[in-house]
This record gives sequence, structure tokens and C-alpha cells, in this order.
Amino acid sequence: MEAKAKSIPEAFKKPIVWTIAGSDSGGGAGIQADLATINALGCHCCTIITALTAQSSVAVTLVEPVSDAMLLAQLNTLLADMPPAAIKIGLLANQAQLNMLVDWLTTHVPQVAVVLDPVMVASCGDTLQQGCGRLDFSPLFELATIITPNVAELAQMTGKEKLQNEVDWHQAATTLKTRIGGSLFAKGGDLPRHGRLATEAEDLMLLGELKDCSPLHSNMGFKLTSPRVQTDNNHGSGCTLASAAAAFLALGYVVPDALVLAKAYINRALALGYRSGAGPGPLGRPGWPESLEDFPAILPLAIDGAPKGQTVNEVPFATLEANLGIYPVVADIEQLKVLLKAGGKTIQFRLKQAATPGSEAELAVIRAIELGREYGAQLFINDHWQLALEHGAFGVHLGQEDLAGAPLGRLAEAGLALGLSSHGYFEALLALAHQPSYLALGHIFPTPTKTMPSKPQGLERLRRYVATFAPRLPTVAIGGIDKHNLVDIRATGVNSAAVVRAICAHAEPGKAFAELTALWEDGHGTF
Ligand SMILES: Cc1ncc(COP(=O)(O)OP(=O)(O)O)c(N)n1
Ligand SMILES: Cc1ncsc1CCOP(=O)(O)O
Ligand SMILES: [Mg+2]
Repeated sequence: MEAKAKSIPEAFKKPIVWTIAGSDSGGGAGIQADLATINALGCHCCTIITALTAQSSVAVTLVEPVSDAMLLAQLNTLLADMPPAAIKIGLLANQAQLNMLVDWLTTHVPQVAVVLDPVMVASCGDTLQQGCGRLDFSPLFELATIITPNVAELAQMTGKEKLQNEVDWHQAATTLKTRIGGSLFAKGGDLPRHGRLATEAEDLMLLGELKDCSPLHSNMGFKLTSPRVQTDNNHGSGCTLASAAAAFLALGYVVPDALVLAKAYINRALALGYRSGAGPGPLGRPGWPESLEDFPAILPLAIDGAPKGQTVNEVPFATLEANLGIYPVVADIEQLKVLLKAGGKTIQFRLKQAATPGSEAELAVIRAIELGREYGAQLFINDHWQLALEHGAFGVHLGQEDLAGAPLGRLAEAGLALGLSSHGYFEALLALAHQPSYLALGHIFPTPTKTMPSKPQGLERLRRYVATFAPRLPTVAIGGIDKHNLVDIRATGVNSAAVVRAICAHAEPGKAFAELTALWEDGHGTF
């Protein structure tokens, strides 16, 4: 007898996110905001209610914690059938409830990503933990992947009455970061402005030890800046940001990507806010963040708040035609010649050896630059920017790790083009600060050519990156691309496909290049 195919319930196809928070009878914050946000982002939201609040847009009149038995019943009932991929924690009614939750999470879901929004006060100004004084959140510090305090919450968590200015805020954020296990996202929206016109919104992202990311960004600090959305309808913005971050974590995005995506989501959600009562109204619930305008600009910080010693060029790098097509990456002068003769117009010379003076590697890089010039090609030199500058290469390709020592201003002023690598939204936004000539997005598929700290991005993410970044500059996909997946790569709308093995490991690299180019151009190449 044929086995009957087991149908998978629809909800199982979506990552499950739990929100452990309070109900807002006004419908704009708490559980209600989380449910709308998490579901809008393609996850399935389960709600574990800690307290009922009688709340409107202007007042909180009563807060009633649920019983311990009810809280535990919600947690245990869900765990048995709908375990979480990520958890958002919002309003906790009192210290006993917080401590009980810590015990339960530690015992049952110690590995699950947790976003903690240390809620204390509603946007109308009323306190939400009635009659129990300040909460001590420290028992949650080890469990939380991300903590998202606003300025008032950060002050309370660091024992300060008030944070008066940016310096106080940076110091408090740095202090709290040293006490927690994960990353801190300090929201700056309610920072006192002292008469300054608030045209920008700033947040601090102090990252912890990162998984599946370049080690370069672990334990580093960044300032995120966006044009301030001028609106009074911001009720539930903290809940929305934290639940969006939890949804992005559940979808497998790394911490810095989840945070910049959540920030882009909140910027659009604020723009869509509306009035529902006499006080601040709720936010809109947009779909996936796509427009680059919604994403923050990112500036690296030293951990004490001073700008890091990386140069940011004022001059943009050379502009390229959008469609770069098939982009071979080669390490051999003979192969380079073959590809130039075959009509290759954008090629990278990628030699990983040190090019010390007089070495074979140095001679090869210089020869590659000459050949590129002879054939009028856009020849990019990988890593060896000194030789590229000295010998007048068309361009250089650098990874984020290569940026620290590179004099980007000098390279741009000398008229070189620059390609920058990225492995997700956060790194792409960091790269954009340098106004490069193209943005590389990788690695798309598994590849043995290079050991990567990040996971393969896949086609769906590539499609999303292209939708966000290609309107600004040419995009290049790299990693595991060959004749079997090239049509799918092209269908994402990316402007170019960079390949190593599909050309260099082919018996006839010139032929492989021509065939891939035909496939790229009309989808009917012959193999
Ligand atoms: C087009 C393109 N994209 C990405 C890379 C990788 O550059 P990088 O991250 O600096 O790694 P190495 O190539 O130096 O190992 C690239 N070379 N080309
Ligand atoms: C250099 C580099 N950077 C990201 S993936 C990669 C290697 C791509 O090689 P291949 O085309 O052989 O998979
Ligand atoms: Mg490099």
C-alpha cells in the first residue's frame, strides 16, 4: 500500500515567534502590536499574556497580572505543540513573574533567541508595573540575544535618574553592554534635544559576540541614523521594533541584519501611523522592508563612542554601467589573457599571495593591470590596492576586512573604481557609506573556493537585497554560481554574476565564459 503523504499544517511552514507581553486594550502596543508585526513579516505569532492592561491612547487605568498558573499554562501548552524559533519579551508585571519566567526559559528553551524590550512606561507616560517599584532585569541578561531599552529605560537600568545628553547616553549604553551576554540596541528617540531641531533619529547598536558573521563586527559599536519620522502616532513603537527583530531572527537573519531590518520596518510603520483616540495613535503594519530610504545609515564607533579609525571617503568611486554581466574572477595571467581575448569586459584578478616587492605575485598583479589596460577592460585587482593605485588599475575589489588599512579617499580621488563585498543587509549598509562602484552580495550558494564565516544567502535573500540596493548601485552575486543556477540568479534582477570555478576550473575557460554570457544574455546558452 502506498504511504499517504503527511500534510504539513500551514503554520509549520512559518517560523513561530512567541511574544511574552501584556495586552493593550487600546490595540496599539503590547501583544496586539506584536501579533500584527510578527504576522506581517511572514512568521506565526503565539501570544503569552503576562498582564491585562486597561489602556487607551491617553491613560493606563488598571494593570492586572495573570496568575502564575495561567502564565505557566500558556508556556507549557505552547511548548508541547508550537515551539518557538525566537521569543520577544515585553511587559512583565512584577519581579516574581520575571524571576519565574527566567527559570522556565532556562529550563525549557535555553538556546532560543530572545529579544528583551524592558518595558516600564506606556507612551502616554503612565507606569505599567503598578505598585511594584523598579524591576531588576538582570536575571534576563544572560538569556537575551538582544536588549532594546529606550533612553528612560536605559537610565533606570543603569541606576541613573535621567540621561541628559548624548554623552550620558553613550556612557550608559556602554555600561549596560558590559553587563549583558548579547547585543544592545539603545533607542535614542527620546533623548533630550536641548532646543536642537530633531531632524534625525539616532540609535546605538553595541554588538555582542556574533554567530554566522564576520568576526570583524563582534563586540563593535555602531551608530544608526535615519531621518526622523515627524509623527505623534508612535504608540507601541518599542514593542513593534522588538517584535520585528524577533521575527527577523526567527527567519534566520543574523543579529545585526535583524536590527537594521527592524529599524527599517519601524521607520515605514511610523510613517503609516494614524490617530485612533485623543493621544498618540498606533503605527501602521507595512510588509517586508524594501526601500533603501527606510534603512538607517551606519557609522562604526569605538566602544567609548568616538568614531573608529576607518577612513570614510568624501569622493564617490567611479560609476559603472549597471549591467556588468558575467564577471570572471581569475588567479592566472594565461587565463586572464584568454578571457580578455574572448571579450571579457569586467574581470577580477584575485591572487591571494602577498605581493612583496620583486615577488612573482607582484609581477603578476602589475602584468594583469597592463593587460586590462591593453584590452580596455574593467580590470579589478583583488586586495592589492597599493599596486592597483601605483600602476593605475581600473579598480580594486575589497572585503570589509580589507577596508581598515585602505586609503579609500586616495583611491577614489585617483579615479579608481571600487567593488565591496557584503554578506547581508548590515554589511551592505556599511559598504554604502563608501559610495562604491558596485556592491557584491555573497555567498549565494555553498562554495569550496573560499571559507566563509557566514551561511549561504540563497536566492530569496538575493532577490530582497537586489530590490533594496540595485536602485542605488550595480549589484554582483558571487558564490557557487554555475550554468545550472545562472538563470535563477539572473531572475533575481542582480546586475552581474561573479564566478571562479565555473570558468577557471573549466577545460576551456574562454568557451565557458562565452556560454555563460550567452545564457546570461538570452537564457538559451548551449552547454
Ligand atoms: C565580486 C567579488 N565579490 C566578493 C569577493 C570576495 O572579496 P573578499 O571578501 O575580500 O574576499 P577575497 O576575495 O579577498 O578572498 C570577490 N573577490 N569578488
Ligand atoms: C571569493 C568569494 N567570495 C565570496 S564567495 C567566493 C568564491 C566564489 O567562488 P566560486 O564561483 O568558485 O563558488
Ligand atoms: Mg579581500
